[in-house]
Amino acid sequence: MRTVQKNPKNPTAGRPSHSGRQTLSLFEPTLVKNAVRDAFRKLHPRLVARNPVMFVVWVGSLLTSYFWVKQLITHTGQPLFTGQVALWLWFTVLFANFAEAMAEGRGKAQAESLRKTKTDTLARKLVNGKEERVPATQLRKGDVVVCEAGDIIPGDGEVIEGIASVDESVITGESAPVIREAGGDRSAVTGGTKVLSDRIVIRITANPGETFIDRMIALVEGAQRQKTPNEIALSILLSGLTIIFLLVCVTLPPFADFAVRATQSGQAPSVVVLVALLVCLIPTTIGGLLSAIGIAGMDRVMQHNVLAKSGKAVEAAGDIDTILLDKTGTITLGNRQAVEFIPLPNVSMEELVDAAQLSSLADETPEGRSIVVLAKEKYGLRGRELASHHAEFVPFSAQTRMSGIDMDGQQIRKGAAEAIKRHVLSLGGEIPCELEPIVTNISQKGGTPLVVAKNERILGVIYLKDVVKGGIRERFEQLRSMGIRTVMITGDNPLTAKTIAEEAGVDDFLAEATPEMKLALIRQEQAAGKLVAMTGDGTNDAPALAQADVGLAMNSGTQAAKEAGNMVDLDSNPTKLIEVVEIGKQLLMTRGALTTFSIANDVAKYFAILPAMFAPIYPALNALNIMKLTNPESAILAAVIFNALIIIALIPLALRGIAYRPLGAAAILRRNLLIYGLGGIIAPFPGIWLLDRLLVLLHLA
Ligand SMILES: Nc1ncnc2c1ncn2[C@@H]1O[C@H](COP(=O)(O)OP(=O)(O)OP(=O)(O)O)[C@@H](O)[C@H]1O
Ligand SMILES: [K+]
Ligand SMILES: [Mg+2]
Repeated sequence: MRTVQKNPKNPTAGRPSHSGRQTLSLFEPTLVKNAVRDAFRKLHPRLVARNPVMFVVWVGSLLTSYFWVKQLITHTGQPLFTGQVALWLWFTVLFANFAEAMAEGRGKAQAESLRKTKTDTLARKLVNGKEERVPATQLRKGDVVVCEAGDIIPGDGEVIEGIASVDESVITGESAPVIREAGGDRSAVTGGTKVLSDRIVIRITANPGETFIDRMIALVEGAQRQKTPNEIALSILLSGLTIIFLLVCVTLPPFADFAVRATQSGQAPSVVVLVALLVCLIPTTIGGLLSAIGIAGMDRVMQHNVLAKSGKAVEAAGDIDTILLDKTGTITLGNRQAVEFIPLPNVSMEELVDAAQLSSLADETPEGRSIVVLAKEKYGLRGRELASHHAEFVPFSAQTRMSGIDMDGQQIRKGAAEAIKRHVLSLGGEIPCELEPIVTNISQKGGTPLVVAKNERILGVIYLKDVVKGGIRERFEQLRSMGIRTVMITGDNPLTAKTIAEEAGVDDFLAEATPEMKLALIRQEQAAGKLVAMTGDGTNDAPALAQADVGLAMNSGTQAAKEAGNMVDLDSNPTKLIEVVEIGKQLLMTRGALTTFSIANDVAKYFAILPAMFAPIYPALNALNIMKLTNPESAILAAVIFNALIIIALIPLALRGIAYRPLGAAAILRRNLLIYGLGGIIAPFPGIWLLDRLLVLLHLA
């Protein structure tokens, strides 16, 4: 399993391309070709109507086109001018469509390559203990199949027996094999991936057509894309601005008529000029790029091998205040292994090891298996046939924090110290005073002590060792500089938790946490107005993953966890959340910056068009013609052309997102206002001036 981020310094660096999955450059020729075609397809009124700002431009294009044809037929007016206005208004809509199509194109290309991974395989279905060959497409939820080295896993499922290494490169693009095993938090397997070694038994969890790859295709294709609440709010604002400017333009002619009569000079502006003015005033830049920005944000998340189930989740990631991470597997490497048995003074090593092993024989968790292995390797104890005994296995649960076995009238239990103590006391036993120092010692080393008891007698302790991941400290520091608080939650005891928390450098921790406590902690933070993100992989994480504003589930995790989260990390790297947060912030910043730019750059067009419209009536208004534009037609055309071209010019920025640096929110706002606000006001002046000269030079105005 790839647990350490390969490139923590530059999380936005492109991924290398792998078999099955490809990384496309921003303006890949095939993408551009498809997007141009789609831009025309999106001219359909039903599709344009979803974007109020662009819909106004679309109506304006129709209207000016009508006047152009009319002028051509009747030989009246200025068809050269009207025709050019119409053309550039159509371009404005097409450019906006192109931006959206470009953003969507990458997802579609990805979906295409995913479809290719869906091959028809024959599944080895288990029916009454016998193997039957059935096509994978006929498997249903609940069916049980066997997979051995070389087999393609026929459907999504959960490993219920065994352990195997699996090649998941078709979905993750990562060629290093991963371990999938029964019982633990790494039990989920995905259809289409390949078993490389050993043998596993899988219970199918998805019907054909509802598999992970099916849903992944639907997601990346954007079939389920809905506007996020932020996008809706911004659209309403933009629509409001559009309506205001529409009213301004509609009420202009009566004023102009009055002025013409009063001054006996000039003439009232034509409909074509009014439409041009309207389009220049309404926020077309952000209106045209808004949906592309959102889609590109989701796509960037996908480039990091994270599937976001909604754009809302990506946006929420940008505003996160608190991140909750579990200890085992997220902050530590996660293969908690038994390394030592420590008997209490009057207990023999044999008795402790024997009990530890018995309690673990049917324990399918990685911890349980490691105990059986240690007992066998170090103390020569073999696994035993339990069938001859009246044995009943008690599986581990996060609630009880214990597991064990009832056999031959004996209750053997192992588990967290507090849990075993409570259990022993309830049976009328005593807690030997020698226990505490052993437990404390292991905990202070960051290990997990598992106490073993036979009936009401405590026998000793198993030392489970786990190691803090390399580089994790730096990642938490990075989060701190973004103003995000990190909290480690663990089912482990407070002392172990404290040791690991200090070593890893998290801000806070919660120990002996049950699933309910995780959920309560998230609700408490949310009640205080905080946005909470959480990573997890276990079934016991599912409620918390569902409650969190951003729930990043590991692809290796259980089915329940993957269902509950609103993102799935295909690489199963919990620290990926940091990159997702960065992408979310980048998305919000890009949208904010381009909105600022859009509204600011409309100011200059005001200075271009208003003098052109009214100077013939009030020559004094020529003082406003600060760009010294040649004539009214060249001025209006230059403004309309600039208005269209700026959309094209900003597509790369919308798709790539503006560069993100971990600064405080206020500093970022100040910086962006300066660049995009001031830049937006200034940039159009030389642009429009240049276009004016060009139009005159080419005899177009
Ligand atoms: N197989 C097992 N049998 C008995 N007890 C166990 C077993 N696995 C873990 N425990 C005990 O139960 C406690 C809680 O385990 P659990 O897996 O719920 O922790 P968690 O909530 O996943 O926290 P984290 O994974 O962050 O350490 C562990 O600290 C350990 O003491
Ligand atoms: K505009
Ligand atoms: Mg766990």
